[in-house]
Amino acid sequence: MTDLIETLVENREMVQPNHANMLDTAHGGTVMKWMDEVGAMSAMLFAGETCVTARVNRMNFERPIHVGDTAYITAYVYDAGTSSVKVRLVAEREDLRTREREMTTESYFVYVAIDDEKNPTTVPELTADSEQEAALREAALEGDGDS
Ligand SMILES: CCCCCCCCCCCCCCCC(=O)SCCNC(=O)CCNC(=O)[C@H](O)C(C)(C)COP(=O)(O)OP(=O)(O)OC[C@H]1O[C@@H](n2cnc3c(N)ncnc32)[C@H](O)[C@@H]1OP(=O)(O)O
Repeated sequence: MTDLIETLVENREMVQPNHANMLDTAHGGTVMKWMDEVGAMSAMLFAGETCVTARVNRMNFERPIHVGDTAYITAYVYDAGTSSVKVRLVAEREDLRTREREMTTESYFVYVAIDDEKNPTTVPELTADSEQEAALREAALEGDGDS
């Protein structure tokens, strides 16, 4: 068993000119890559195995992230099957000078745990017993569109 809270990963990326599109905001593909990496770390903390990305659901770019801001990315596992792991991902734009953050991007990734032969392998059960964990799980299940 793995507690949901043990899978929580928060990471910052500084948005620099080499990450930008012609609008001086972070390129969507770059934001997606950062989210994929943070999500994979969360999935692997949960599974205790290498995890590969199998699916990206509901990738919503609601606001841009400007050059000079940081992208603050949060990931946690909210559901799991036999070998599949569902991770909620949220990116926020953050002004480090004021610490103000605003949600920009949300998505739901599915990873699959694989063994040394690169075949799917079983993952532990997810537990979400605390009030905080239950709230995080509920928010993800409401948002992922599968429920
Ligand atoms: C790479 C690791 C680096 C490690 C270093 C650590 C550093 C950490 C940070 C770095 C982070 C990098 C982050 C980037 C991570 C990539 O870039 S990974 C590269 C991109 N992804 C790939 O190349 C994956 C390609 N696909 C595959 O290899 C195979 O399709 C898979 C995903 C292993 C599945 O194999 P399969 O034999 O088709 O699986 P199958 O038996 O049919 O189903 C197994 C399970 O997968 C689920 N599944 C299969 N396909 C799908 C799908 N498309 N959608 C949803 N679920 C699916 C099934 O529902 C089933 O679920 P369970 O019932 O077991 O829960």
